[in-house]
Amino acid sequence: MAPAYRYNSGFGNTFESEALPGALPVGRNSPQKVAYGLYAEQLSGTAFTVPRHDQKRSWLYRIRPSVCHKPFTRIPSEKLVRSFSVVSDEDKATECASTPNQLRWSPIPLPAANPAAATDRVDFVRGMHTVAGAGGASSRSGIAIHVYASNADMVDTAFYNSDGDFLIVPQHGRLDIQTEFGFLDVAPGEIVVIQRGIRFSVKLPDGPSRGYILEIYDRHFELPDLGPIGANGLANPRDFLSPVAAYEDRDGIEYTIINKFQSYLFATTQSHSPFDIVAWHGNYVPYKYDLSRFNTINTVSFDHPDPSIFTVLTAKSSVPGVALADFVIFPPRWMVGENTFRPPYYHRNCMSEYMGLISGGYDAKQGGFVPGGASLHSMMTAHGPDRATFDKASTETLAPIKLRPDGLAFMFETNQMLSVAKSALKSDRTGPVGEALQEDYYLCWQGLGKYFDPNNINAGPVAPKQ
Ligand SMILES: O=C(O)Cc1cc(O)ccc1O
Ligand SMILES: [Fe+2]
Repeated sequence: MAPAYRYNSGFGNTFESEALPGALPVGRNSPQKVAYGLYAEQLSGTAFTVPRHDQKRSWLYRIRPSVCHKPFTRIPSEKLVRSFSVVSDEDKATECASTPNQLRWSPIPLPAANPAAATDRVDFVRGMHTVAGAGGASSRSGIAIHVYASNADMVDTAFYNSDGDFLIVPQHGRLDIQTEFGFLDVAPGEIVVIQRGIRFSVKLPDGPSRGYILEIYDRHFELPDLGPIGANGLANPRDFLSPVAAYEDRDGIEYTIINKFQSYLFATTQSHSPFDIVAWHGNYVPYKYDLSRFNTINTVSFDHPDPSIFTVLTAKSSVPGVALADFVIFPPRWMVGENTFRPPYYHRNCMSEYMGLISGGYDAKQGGFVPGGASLHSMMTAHGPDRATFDKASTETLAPIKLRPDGLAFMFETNQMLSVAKSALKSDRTGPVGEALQEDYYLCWQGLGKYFDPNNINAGPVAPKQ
């Protein structure tokens, strides 16, 4: 069936959707016989007994229940980190390393378009590389950060993640995602959240594709509280879009289901498409969001507000006000602060900050942080503007400016202390992410001038002569 990009709008809503009239049972979830000879199946995204406002579940009315598949067997998954515990950096078996260093990566290369050989075909699942993480799926604690670079459609193959929820940030190339709930078309500048257990298959209509993934091993993403901002602002609920039911009735085929389970990949086959849901209702549903809809709030007086003002989505930890992971963006915006050092301040944080760049540039760096690249400033790791940015921002005339109309950076900010995949570092396991590591990153701060002069209250950088 051709993609039907139609959406329901709203964040966290209970939706109902049917691709055939009367397919949804009325007034009950499990009638003795479901219309059209369908099976009923519940997909639970939270424990049965969580408080009502946390409940996430959907009822699916499908041609066959999901259980009709052969046993899973392990398939290669060496690009996905299983354990973030660092027993010993020297231990060859340890997948991760501990490092307090500031890290920055150039973009990983996109695989070639139109690969002929099967071995050169990298679909969305094969294209994922773990960069960093903490905790683990088994204990439902922590997060993982992955990047992907892919050049091939998933053909008669679906994927689901038992380990947690994915927040996917495409940076290059659209993703045409078929999910059990219907189709989602996600372009760079948009994000998509696909929760634990939901089966999906990714096609690349623009060819090779690259992006970032934040995986949370516990809870689900929520909209942040708005506090004194009031009832509107930041990401507004109506701009979140969920698919409508769209099923395919395909039998007598070999369909592969890949499952990420404790960060191993497992595969099985079944003789029909898993995208056979004719109707569904519930609130455990994937969604997408166009980041250009973000209602950006910033200072209109002075000082640089903390970046929490740009939070799009948050996954709570058990400590009130502390996020397991925040998804924060730095969108184009007016900068008007008076007598203010306008770029991000120099900073040491009790949270870890992984940043990526979707397009344009970022106001803390004049160079080196480029679209598709990334940086990691871990817990209490000092960071901030490079020298060129400091000198310029300390001396320029402060007129109102529209900051980088084409710029879109983001941050995954987490309360977790992250370990970095050895494959993302220069090590005995270096992979494409490690190849892209900028080992000279620290140099961008080395030249910061000393301006202190106890005899001159006006000491400081001076504007370069024009
Ligand atoms: O660039 C960073 O490090 C992220 C960041 C942005 C900002 O506006 C303020 C603080 C901060 O850590
Ligand atoms: Fe920071």
